[in-house]
Amino acid sequence: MSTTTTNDIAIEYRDICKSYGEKSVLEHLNLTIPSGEFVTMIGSSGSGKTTALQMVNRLIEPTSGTVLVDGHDVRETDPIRLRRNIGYAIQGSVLFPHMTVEDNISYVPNLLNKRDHKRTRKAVRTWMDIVGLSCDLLERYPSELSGGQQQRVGIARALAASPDILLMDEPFGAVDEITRGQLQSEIARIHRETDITVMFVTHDIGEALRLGTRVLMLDAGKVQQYGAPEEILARPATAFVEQLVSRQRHSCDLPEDQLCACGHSGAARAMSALAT
Ligand SMILES: Nc1ncnc2c1ncn2[C@@H]1O[C@H](COP(=O)(O)OP(=O)(O)OP(=O)(O)O)[C@@H](O)[C@H]1O
Repeated sequence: MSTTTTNDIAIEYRDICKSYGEKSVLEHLNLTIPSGEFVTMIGSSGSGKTTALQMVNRLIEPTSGTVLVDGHDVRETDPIRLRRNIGYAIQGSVLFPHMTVEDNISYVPNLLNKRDHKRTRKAVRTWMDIVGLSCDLLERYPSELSGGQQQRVGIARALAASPDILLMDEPFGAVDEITRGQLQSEIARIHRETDITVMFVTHDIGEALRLGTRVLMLDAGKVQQYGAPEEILARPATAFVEQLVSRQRHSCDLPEDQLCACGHSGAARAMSALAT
């Protein structure tokens, strides 16, 4: 295995290109994600967000370039081993329909802790609590849960193996506004309380700016900007970013003269509006 990066870098994309047939989807993507960051990814539809995300757990292979996880080239890591250390949550329910909530959440921990089922049972209850689910639901099947409950079980399952990295692809896209707000708060808290590295795809600029410690803006397979939310609000690097951000400013209802053309004060006001 190659170990060319420091341990402080959780994920690195080195000159990644991806094409499907003639269609180029990612062009020379270079990106470094330090451990413990919460990177939100936003961009136009078809800009390559899911493609980039799924290269981390090898659901998609690049056409050229290298993805490193914890300093190791993912191509040289056994995919099953790699995925056990990377939680993956996507929009809608991806639960095993024939398994109870408890069996769904304990599936990977049971593989890892073959002998210690008692420890796993305890861990499952802790994760239910963390994602805001009552233990009364443990014996239910996914079809007996609401969409929001299914989504929470999916997140508990992604987290239950205590992964170092959590990949989330529009995880809150299919739930109502209130549940979405609750799930956003919960994932932000989990991130604050653990040293997990999160990559989170969203179409919602407010969500991207609110949750991300860094925001990655993609358009047509190219990075438009990668930086802290305050920086993106204060200094949009391209017309594409400016357009996305100005929509957010309008939804925060901030007067134009207090916005980021004049620098930080507008950005700070937009951030505080997002936090409320
Ligand atoms: N297996 C595939 N075969 C051919 N084309 C594909 C395949 N997977 C994705 N694409 C195309 O690659 C482009 C990027 O897809 P991707 O899902 O990464 O974009 P995205 O930014 O996540 O999009 P969205 O925001 O709409 O979910 C799209 O044009 C898509 O149609």
